[in-house]
Amino acid sequence: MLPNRTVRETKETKMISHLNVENLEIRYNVNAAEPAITGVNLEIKQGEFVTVIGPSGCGKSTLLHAMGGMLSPSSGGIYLDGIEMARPDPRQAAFVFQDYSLFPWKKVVDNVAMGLRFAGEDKKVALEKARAELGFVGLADKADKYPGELSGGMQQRVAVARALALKPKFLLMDEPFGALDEQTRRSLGQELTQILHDAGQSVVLITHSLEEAIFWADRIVVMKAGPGEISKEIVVDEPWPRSLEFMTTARFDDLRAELFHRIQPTTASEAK
Ligand SMILES: Nc1ncnc2c1ncn2[C@@H]1O[C@H](COP(=O)(O)OP(=O)(O)OP(=O)(O)O)[C@@H](O)[C@H]1O
Repeated sequence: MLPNRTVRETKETKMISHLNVENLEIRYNVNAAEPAITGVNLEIKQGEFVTVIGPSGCGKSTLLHAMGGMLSPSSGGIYLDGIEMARPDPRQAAFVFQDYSLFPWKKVVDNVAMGLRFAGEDKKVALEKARAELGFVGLADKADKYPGELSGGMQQRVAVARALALKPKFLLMDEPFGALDEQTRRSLGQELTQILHDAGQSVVLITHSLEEAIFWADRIVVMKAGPGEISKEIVVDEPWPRSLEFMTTARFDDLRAELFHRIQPTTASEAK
């Protein structure tokens, strides 16, 4: 699938990082009848893949933005290795969004180098690292193209390379494949899970797709609305690397059925 991909060395994990969400509540408006999310407790450790799924408006993006230091807690807090995440820091937690957020007038390599430049990296070093990161996601030969010359799936890989270039402890992905067709979404998902596992990368992925929520997860966090809370955590103990065949197994079907019922707001299982 990615014949020319260069494999980055697995991160040294002298100390395993932990991202802790503690009794988190976020209110966008002090006069609102209920908070966007409340009572959220979650621990994610380095190297873990966690997916978040739930009905529209249950607070998935709110939770992710708070985890990346983009929203201030109304109460509770987010802690990375015990230190409060008070502001965004892409070296700690980097975002990948659905719309790629690439600058069309800049070459692919310059898009990837940009975050490094903002972080104070020397231009030559930033460009070298950007090319290495593009090799890592299988796009070495696209470095001097413009984003508009690439497919949607490739553009999203560029966005991932840009986020990874800063070597973040946690990669926070908000519905990153929502704009892609189903087949691309699946194959890119399989490629990226392998790439990110090779790197020992920790990932939090928000998705509306039941398949993606299962395929990407060591652990699935199910949320419910009104107000947004975690209703269930489900461990997916399928070994890595995972092939698309996993999606054809009875275990996968069982998980899909469980998730389907849990994210229907009116089902009895949701309340358990
Ligand atoms: N900037 C904002 N100002 C005020 N309220 C907001 C803001 N952003 C989100 N909300 C509200 O917070 C709640 C949670 O929204 P959020 O976008 O986190 O949910 P979500 O689960 O990610 O939704 P979706 O799946 O539709 O993207 C919703 O009631 C939403 O209207």
